[in-house]
Amino acid sequence: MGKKAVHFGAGNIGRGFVAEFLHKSGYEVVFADVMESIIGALQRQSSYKVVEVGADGEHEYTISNYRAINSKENEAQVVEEIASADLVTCAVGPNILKFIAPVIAKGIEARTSGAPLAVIACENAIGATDTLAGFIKDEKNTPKDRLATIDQRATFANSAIDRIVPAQDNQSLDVKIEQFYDWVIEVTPFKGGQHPPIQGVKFVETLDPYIERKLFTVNTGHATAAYFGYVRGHHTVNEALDDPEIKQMVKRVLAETSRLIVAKHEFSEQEQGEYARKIIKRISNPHLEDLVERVGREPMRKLSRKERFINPASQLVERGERVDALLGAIEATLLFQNVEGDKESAELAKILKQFSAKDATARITGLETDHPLFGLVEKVVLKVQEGSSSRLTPPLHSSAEANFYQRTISNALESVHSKDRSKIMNYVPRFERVL
Ligand SMILES: NC(=O)c1ccc[n+]([C@@H]2O[C@H](COP(=O)([O-])OP(=O)(O)OC[C@H]3O[C@@H](n4cnc5c(N)ncnc54)[C@H](O)[C@@H]3O)[C@@H](O)[C@H]2O)c1
Ligand SMILES: O=P(O)(O)OC[C@@H](O)[C@@H](O)[C@H](O)[C@H](O)CO
Repeated sequence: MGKKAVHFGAGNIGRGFVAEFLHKSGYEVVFADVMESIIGALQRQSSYKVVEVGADGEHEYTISNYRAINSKENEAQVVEEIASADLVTCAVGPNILKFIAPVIAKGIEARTSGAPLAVIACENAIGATDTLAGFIKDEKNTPKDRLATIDQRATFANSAIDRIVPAQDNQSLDVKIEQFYDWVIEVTPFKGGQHPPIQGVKFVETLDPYIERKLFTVNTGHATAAYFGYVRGHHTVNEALDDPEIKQMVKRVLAETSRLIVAKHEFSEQEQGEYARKIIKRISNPHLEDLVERVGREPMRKLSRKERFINPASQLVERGERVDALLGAIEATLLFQNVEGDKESAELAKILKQFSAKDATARITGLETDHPLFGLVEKVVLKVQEGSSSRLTPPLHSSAEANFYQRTISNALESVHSKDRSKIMNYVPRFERVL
């Protein structure tokens, strides 16, 4: 029998990157998702395309040999698939792991023979598989008397996954994706190093250096560009990076996080410098049209303790380093409020309005009040609460202002002409500023 993988989350990275690698490695992929529009389309269509965009043009790859199940409506079917699968992967977002854990636990429980199921979470978070495993092993999901033997039925391995997949046209299953990729999985949890065969993946003994380098360089830089871009009315991340001040800010932020990466892990200064420069080039790719709202999504998650800003900043401060640029990026993140379709940005606005700077800092970041970073972030929070973040939101005067208004209006008109209503919503916050 061929190899089978059950993949939770048939969204951008799931359909685009994970499925491509699994397909190339000979797996049948069973997608499990709660969004009927995607599942229905995958059930109707026997293949779709992954379109890689790079400096040398576009390359297409066809994905087939998959099935799809609506996991909200057909849980029993997903359990049955997991019971006979070789691999479970997911790319649903770190906050969703707790919701997919019960069905994975049932699938693991239903396994009666064979090698342990490999479980690999492909999320932007440190220890995402550990988090998922924690939920699976919770007594609500796995009976206490079965815990001692769960390792015979499942192996849990963390991973770091890197490939930019912008928001897609919802009308099609095809996925536009950058050419670059990097997927690293820890090998140590697999007995005898017998990891699942996935072509193109780098298997390493220790994942920490790779996930920290990825999250604190790619994602810290990406988010910095997105939040400053949003504040200044830019539409996409590459447009934001065309703004020399924003580019400079991204470079300064990456200089700070690079100091941590080099000091802590075995990457040389030169290696890390090249890595950071490559990231700036990747996120400046004009062919990706990656919206600042996608990259900035869920600001509460991004401002949390183990994430891309507070985590490196806290470690740097503990080492006696300055974090001025990171504090600037945190300030820009705090301005990502009430963004259409982003519940966390509304929650952020509410917390900033309702609580004192100290309480808001604690709630948003999860930082310990006696941590040396706490007071620095509290000052930034207060500044945002007092509305004195003018350094970041310079009044858009003269030609900059005119360009901003003109672009907002012409982009919205373009969407009206192309009848793409979903895109029009992207311009609503900008109109609020225009009007
Ligand atoms: N897009 C990228 O560039 C990229 C790159 C690397 C890593 N990631 C990470 O991958 C994860 C997914 O990101 P994305 O960009 O693909 O997001 P996405 O929103 O495109 O996809 C997420 C999918 O998960 C589905 N989902 C939500 N709840 C579910 C549930 N309970 N059960 C099953 N499916 C569920 C959604 O319907 C959606 O289709 C995130 O952790 C992200 O950080 C994204
Ligand atoms: O997915 P998030 O929300 O954690 O972060 C947004 C982007 O930075 C992210 O999706 C990148 O595109 C990706 O991590 C590149 O590998």
